[in-house]
Amino acid sequence: MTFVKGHGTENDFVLLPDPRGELELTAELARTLSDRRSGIGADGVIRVAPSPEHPDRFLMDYRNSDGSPAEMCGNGARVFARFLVDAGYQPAGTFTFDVRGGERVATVDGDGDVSVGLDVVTLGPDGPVAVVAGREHRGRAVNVGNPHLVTVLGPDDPELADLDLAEPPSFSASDFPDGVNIEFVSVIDDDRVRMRVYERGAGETRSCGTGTAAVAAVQLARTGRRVGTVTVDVPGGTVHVTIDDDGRATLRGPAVLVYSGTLNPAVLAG
Ligand SMILES: N[C@@H](CCC[C@H](N)C(=O)O)C(=O)O
Repeated sequence: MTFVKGHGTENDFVLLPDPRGELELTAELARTLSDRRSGIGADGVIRVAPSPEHPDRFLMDYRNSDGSPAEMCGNGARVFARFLVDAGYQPAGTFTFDVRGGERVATVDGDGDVSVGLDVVTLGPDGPVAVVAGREHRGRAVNVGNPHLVTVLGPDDPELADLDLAEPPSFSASDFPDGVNIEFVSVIDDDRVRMRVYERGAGETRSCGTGTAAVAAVQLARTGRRVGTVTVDVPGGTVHVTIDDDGRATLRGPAVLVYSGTLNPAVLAG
């Protein structure tokens, strides 16, 4: 069985091409492959399978590095789209693929950038709190298909780079019964912010596509807008997020495949 390793702004993924739809991406397999010492190392694993519903489409089957499934992974979707084109499954340009419970439209251009349309971004109430190193950071709940808590750092908060995210921030389970991805934001100007993220099921990562969409929606709202483009600088690069009239977000940024290899069959056997 072959695998491909890729990343989008250093949010990194193992892709498992499964053209006949024979493989089960179990939680255990995702954990094994994601391990950065005994496995390949990744923030998440993506099985590339034929769509059971649309014979002409592929399905992105995703799990976080801890084995948990997630409703959506924005950077993973961009890397998945890059793989479909580079592997010859899709011509470059704009095409549709399936995700669990929905479909996404991607555009893969020659310049290395890949765009993917996400779900409607829904702003929830202000008020949920993330606690980092004993300090409370009040934020806003945002749904991008998956749950997010966006906190914008104020003048009295530590610098973004100084936040200690080695341990998971705590949050109220009654606000987020299914867990949450937590974004910390430092504003550069109305149209550009910096972000760090602690991802549900993966820990601190170098980028999170759905997280950048959540942050963009909050930044637009903070500046009296619903629609527009926000540039989000993450530790692994830069993602551009456009939110349209319908509240749908499109991510644009680099997505690259870095190497491929062969899995030891013993790994698949468990
Ligand atoms: N890295 C992803 C998000 C992956 C899923 C997330 N950890 C969750 O559990 O919701 C992205 O690029 O969106």
